[in-house]
Amino acid sequence: KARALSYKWTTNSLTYRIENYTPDMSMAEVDNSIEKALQVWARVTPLKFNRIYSGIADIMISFVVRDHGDGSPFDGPNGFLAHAFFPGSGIGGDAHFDDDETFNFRSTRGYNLFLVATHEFGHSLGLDHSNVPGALMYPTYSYTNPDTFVLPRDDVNRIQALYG
Ligand SMILES: O=C1CC=C(NS(=O)(=O)c2ccc(-c3ccccc3)cc2)CC1=O
Ligand SMILES: [Ca+2]
Ligand SMILES: [Zn+2]
Ligand SMILES: [Zn+2]
Repeated sequence: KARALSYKWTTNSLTYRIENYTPDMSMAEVDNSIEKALQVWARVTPLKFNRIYSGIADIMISFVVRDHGDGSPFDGPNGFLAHAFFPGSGIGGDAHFDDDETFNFRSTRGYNLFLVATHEFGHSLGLDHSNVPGALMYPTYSYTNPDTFVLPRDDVNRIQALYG
């Protein structure tokens, strides 16, 4: 794992690994959703993300259900959708998605994986929730067309305050 202060990574080059897949979508759709979600943040910071296929990445991405060994068990369908850990060693930076949810690539059925992942990666990079309605880091999910998604100003300002 890269070195981190308690609230941000101290390197601009981070690794990520997709440990497993959800049956809701094709592997290519999951890969694409994750890549696009990381690019949202890479575009407005000096951060670079490199995918690895084995070993320990800074951002380990997995689809899990119920108790999965980190003291924050998921809760079945609905309720919590995902969570991610702030920068740091061990579980720091990792993002877990509740596989009892239905994630999708472009439909409005269930939750859009790209949007949820972009939100969670905000946490993986050190962002807390925003109190600005409409911000991506606002605590409640709201559907936005992924093809026309633009990172809201509040999120840009806050991530650039960390890594600008
Ligand atoms: O920090 C936390 C802890 C609790 C959470 N609740 S959640 O899993 O139901 C969740 C809610 C909203 C989102 C979300 C918000 C904005 C855009 C996309 C997803 C993601 C997960 C999500 C989260 O990231
Ligand atoms: Ca759930
Ligand atoms: Zn977890
Ligand atoms: Zn959140």
